[in-house]
Parts: sequence; C-alpha cells; structure tokens
Amino acid sequence: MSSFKDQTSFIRLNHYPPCPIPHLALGVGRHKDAGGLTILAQDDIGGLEVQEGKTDGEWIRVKPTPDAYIIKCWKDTIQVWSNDEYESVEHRVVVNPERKRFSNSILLQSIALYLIEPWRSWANEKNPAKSKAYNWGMLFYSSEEQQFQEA
Ligand SMILES: O=C(O)CCC(=O)C(=O)O
Ligand SMILES: [Fe+2]
Repeated sequence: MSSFKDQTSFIRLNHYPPCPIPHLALGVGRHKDAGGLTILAQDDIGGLEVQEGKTDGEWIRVKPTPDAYIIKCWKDTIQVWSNDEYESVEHRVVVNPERKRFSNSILLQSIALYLIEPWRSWANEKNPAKSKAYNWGMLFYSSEEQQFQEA
C-alpha cells in the first residue's frame, strides 16, 4: 500500500524466559530507543529499568501497573528535535529467575527518507544546534538489528 511506503514504525513482541542466573544476564542490554515514541504494554512480572541521571546513575525499576501502557517519549529523535531539551533515557530489562515475562512495544518512527534535525523553535542563534541533521532511514537500517543483538 503506497500510504505505508517507506514508513519504519513496527511492533516488537518480547518474550523473556525465566533465567536461573539473573545476576549474570539481561533480557535486553542497556540502550536508548532511537525513534519518535514507544507505547509499551507489559505483564505483571516487571523487569524494565530506567537509568537515573545521564550515565552510571542508579537503575530504577518501572513498576508494572495493570492495564496501563507506558508511553516512552524519551527517545533520541525527540532529543534531537528539542535540541537536547528532552533527553533520551537509557533503559534495560532484567530477567526473572522463576517466571517468564511478556511485553509488547509499538515503536512509532518517521519515514525512512526523513531528515532528523533540531527544530528551529529550539535551535537558533542564541541556542545553536547541538546535533547535525541525519537521515533517519540510514541510521535505522544500520543500527536497529545490532541494538538487540548486544543484549
Ligand atoms: O520489554 C520491555 O519492557 C522494554 C523493551 C524495550 O526496551 C524496547 O522494546 O525498546
Ligand atoms: Fe527500548
């Protein structure tokens, strides 16, 4: 369908099996989401953690809330658009020794040809652009696979 041509949004269905050595393994290693917005649904097991502060901060557990979605706005694209006013937050998933966990992420992202750059309302003469413009599709297709293999 031409109306979906070049769009890169997708759904990820995550299954984390129980792990007998949770202190030695991660469900998903530390990373920042690169796209625009993530809508995440998770079961009652928990495991998602966000990092406080910029780097080497404490990992804070995101408590599962029944029937609630987590909207993750802190993503790299938004950081660039807002000229670092909103910072992308690092997160990871820890595993459970006894119970499996499921989560689903809807990752809303721009079309492949789109050029991501700070918006003029955020970057101007007084506050120069902190990022250079980059082509979303080139970044996405070169790094997306790799991100989850690193876990
Ligand atoms: O399973 C989760 O809670 C989060 C997974 C995640 O970080 C992602 O899909 O980008
Ligand atoms: Fe993520």
